[in-house]
Amino acid sequence: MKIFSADQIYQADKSTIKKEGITSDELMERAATQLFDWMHSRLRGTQVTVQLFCGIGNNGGDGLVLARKLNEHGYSIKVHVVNYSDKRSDDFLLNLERLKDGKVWPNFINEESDLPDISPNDIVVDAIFGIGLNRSPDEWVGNLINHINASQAFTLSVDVPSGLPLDRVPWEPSFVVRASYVLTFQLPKLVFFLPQTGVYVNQWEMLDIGLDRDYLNRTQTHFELIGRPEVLPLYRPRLKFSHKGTYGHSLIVGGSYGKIGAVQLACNSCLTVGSGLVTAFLPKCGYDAMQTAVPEVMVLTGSRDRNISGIEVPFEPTVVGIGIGIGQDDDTVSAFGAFLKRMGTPMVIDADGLNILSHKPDMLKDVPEMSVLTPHPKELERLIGKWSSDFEKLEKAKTFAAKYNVVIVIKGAHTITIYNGKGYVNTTGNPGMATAGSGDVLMGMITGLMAQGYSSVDAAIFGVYLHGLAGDLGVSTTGYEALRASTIIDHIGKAYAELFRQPEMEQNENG
Ligand SMILES: NC(=O)C1=CN([C@@H]2O[C@H](COP(=O)(O)OP(=O)(O)OC[C@H]3O[C@@H](n4cnc5c(N)ncnc54)[C@H](OP(=O)(O)O)[C@@H]3O)[C@@H](O)[C@H]2O)[C@@H](O)CC1
Ligand SMILES: Nc1ncnc2c1ncn2[C@@H]1O[C@H](COP(=O)(O)OP(=O)(O)O)[C@@H](O)[C@H]1O
Ligand SMILES: [K+]
Repeated sequence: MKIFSADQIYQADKSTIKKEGITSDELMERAATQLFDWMHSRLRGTQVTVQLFCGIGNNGGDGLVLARKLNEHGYSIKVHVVNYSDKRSDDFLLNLERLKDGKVWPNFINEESDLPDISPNDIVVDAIFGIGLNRSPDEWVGNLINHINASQAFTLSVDVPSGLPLDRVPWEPSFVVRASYVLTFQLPKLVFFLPQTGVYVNQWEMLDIGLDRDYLNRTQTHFELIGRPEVLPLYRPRLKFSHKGTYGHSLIVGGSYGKIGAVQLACNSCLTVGSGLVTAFLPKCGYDAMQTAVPEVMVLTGSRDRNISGIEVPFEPTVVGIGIGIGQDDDTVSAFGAFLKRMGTPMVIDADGLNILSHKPDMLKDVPEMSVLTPHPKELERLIGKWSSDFEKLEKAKTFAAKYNVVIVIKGAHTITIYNGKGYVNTTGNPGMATAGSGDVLMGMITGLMAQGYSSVDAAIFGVYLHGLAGDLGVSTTGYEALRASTIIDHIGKAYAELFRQPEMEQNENG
């Protein structure tokens, strides 16, 4: 699903109005009716006080329409107009009149007003600012937002949490509503998925308001949200007359004394995701442990006992996964450098492989094109330098990926795969996966997918999604704390099956 910018959303808005021959207030009515239906289906007339805070633009207009509908259905409401500007939108004014026609008289809040009492048992509707926010809220509006945040009332934000801009980090972090739930119109917003801005969004849901499909289909975006519909077409089915050679030979290079487990995890996940053959290349100290832990894997060792040196393999691997647990010993660094120079096929580079590249940027020119780099945020910082915000981080990663023609997988709660100027935002995974070795598992999975013929970008997008899904399935048996990296591997098979599970409704429909 595409992630549109605020400007593009305004265009979608215009295009819908023109195409359907409707007025903008009709579109507002449609949007707010969705809000009302969502609330009404959950509250079913419950006697709770709903306090609506409405700005003076169209986000506020949505809030006023919702207030009118709640009032018509007998809910107890208090409407506050947050009077932060004289430039009231036409549809705000129209709906203010309609609300007054229904004998609801809003309380106007301005700089001098006392802040209204909010009980923790109230429901707050936050319709102060929407996607039109383009500067910091004034201090008194920020104080009101703080007051809402301090109330502990359930806070439902309309479209976006007020105070959260769509294309940058907030000017003043405390001047942003911390939403309990965000009902956003039709399209996901990038800020919901970034560490610095996602914290204002606890849970969110999209409400379809029937924006012009043609416009949405034909418009290119810089980001895409990756869910099941996006990954299913990437899947490469197993063929009946295939053999293990069909699915590639992966080489996993890694490990040092005390860090052989990382290679075990990566080889295990590489096999489990479907690589035809897997060979591990390790220092000698890892030989016995590796052969015992994963019998399906072939094992080669270098000449040294505790570290990797001279990486020589007597076959042409389809793909190489390299870097986990290798450390930065001088011999290892030169073996890594020589190996990069020699190999032309794309690799998956992780962990110390990335750290070596950060310390020896000269080696970057030898990284095969279309390789996949899988940094966590600290490794990314070493590679591309510090950033001042998540937005700058994404731009710098895009520039780096373009310069070296590589795919960058920025790991995190919402892992973002960067390639060719575009970012693919993952939707699976959970905090249970913040545990030792889960990155090694991901590295093995992406390698194993490339071995089977997935392109580098597809392997990254598909692998990240499947890894998160396996983690989500795993967590249902272990809970967050007890989830271990090996639990993720144990659930790769179920994750594949889950991809193809028919939703229950479809199953019923099909008898
Ligand atoms: N297709 C859709 O998605 C649909 C969208 N709809 C709804 O419209 C919402 C967007 O409405 P909106 O354009 O009127 O902007 P909104 O956020 O209400 O702000 C109002 C104005 O405030 C101003 N301003 C900005 N920052 C400021 C500040 N710090 N302090 C003071 N003033 C500030 C700025 O005007 P300026 O002063 O810059 O001229 C801005 O224009 C959207 O989120 C959704 O809820 C639906 O109704 C229908 C379908
Ligand atoms: N809070 C979280 N929610 C979802 N996924 C997470 C979370 N924390 C970590 N992960 C995932 O777990 C993996 C951690 O990788 P990494 O930091 O390299 O771990 P390690 O080095 O221990 O293997 C990444 O794929 C990341 O996306
Ligand atoms: K809002």
